[in-house]
Amino acid sequence: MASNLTKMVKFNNGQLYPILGLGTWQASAVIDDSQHTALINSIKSAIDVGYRHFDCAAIYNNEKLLGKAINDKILEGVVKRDELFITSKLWNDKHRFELVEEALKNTLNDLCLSYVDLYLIHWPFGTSEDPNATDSEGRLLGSGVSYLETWKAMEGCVQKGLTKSIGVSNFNIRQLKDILEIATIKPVVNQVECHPYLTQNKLKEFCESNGILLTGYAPLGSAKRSWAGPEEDAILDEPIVKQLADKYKKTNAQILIKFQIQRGVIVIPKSSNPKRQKENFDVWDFELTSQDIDLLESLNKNARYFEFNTAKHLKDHPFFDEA
Ligand SMILES: NC(=O)C1=CN([C@@H]2O[C@H](COP(=O)(O)OP(=O)(O)OC[C@H]3O[C@@H](n4cnc5c(N)ncnc54)[C@H](OP(=O)(O)O)[C@@H]3O)[C@@H](O)[C@H]2O)C=CC1
Ligand SMILES: O=C1CO[C@H](CO)[C@@H](O)[C@@H]1O
Repeated sequence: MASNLTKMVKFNNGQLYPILGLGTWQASAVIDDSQHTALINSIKSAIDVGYRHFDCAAIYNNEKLLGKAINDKILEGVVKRDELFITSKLWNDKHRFELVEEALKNTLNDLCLSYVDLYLIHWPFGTSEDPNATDSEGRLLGSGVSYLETWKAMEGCVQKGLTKSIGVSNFNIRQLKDILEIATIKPVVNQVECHPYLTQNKLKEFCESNGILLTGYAPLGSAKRSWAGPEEDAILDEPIVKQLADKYKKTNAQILIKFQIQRGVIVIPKSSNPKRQKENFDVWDFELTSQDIDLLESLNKNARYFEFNTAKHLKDHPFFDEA
């Protein structure tokens, strides 16, 4: 089966996970009936290509459609539930202890699943339970809920069998240390932005020395999307990446994906296009040399495409006190 081609990594609790998954943010934009069908078909095509790991989130507002696609494929006998690895994430307005389990249950209801494989705190800061509430400058209102409180509720979700593993996303080293200090169940991953312009080596080293894996989001630089900055900043068009693509007769995207896999970073490129899904999955027939990896790492300029500026003022925003 195609998924056997995907290398697996082992979490600190022994759970195996495919190192390559499919991102689903904006897998469809404005939802109308035709886009419903398009999204369902694109997830089904990804399963046919061999993807077994899907990176979802409540805030992506598409978990019902993902659930439909996944469950159709299970009913058709193409995959079994235990061959799929589903990650979802808790949004910032649900950080209060009492809200966490209910938020996960809503996600499970949308996905039509009885458990997810991995559940993450999406960002370390909590925001108002009215998700649209802002101050006069358009900044999100904070909830003041500590991520330590949220973590305790996340642990309860494992104990109740609603998720197999738990982790975090967009946490910095100081915040991870805080969690590790109080955790009964350790986070298995920290999902952060990662590509050659933001290699995250320091965070990666800290995570690895504490048994936490890094998952890299926006591995293609969230390619050419409007918030990803001017075209000349697109990592997908970086000349060094192109040079390596020519050397290995692969595409720029395949080089960026293999770069992460060889560094031991779980990688979740998003594509809704069957041809590009296939391209992004076809990365098993070549190996970058350690010099190639060094060359790509030398492109690091700590540049982020994702900053979450409307929450910049909140105490637990992660990017301003990188320990
Ligand atoms: N935890 C967090 O805070 C965050 C998590 N994420 C997760 O990470 C995933 C990946 O990040 P994302 O922001 O989507 O960005 P990616 O770096 O995965 O880039 C996705 C974009 O690249 C295009 N693309 C995909 N494959 C190719 C290819 N082979 N050649 C050229 N263009 C290509 C896609 O278009 P098309 O679909 O048309 O192929 C899409 O526009 C998200 O989908 C989400 O699941 C993302 C951001 C933040
Ligand atoms: O995963 C992500 C993509 O979408 C969100 C916005 O809608 C981001 O904030 C987030 O980190």
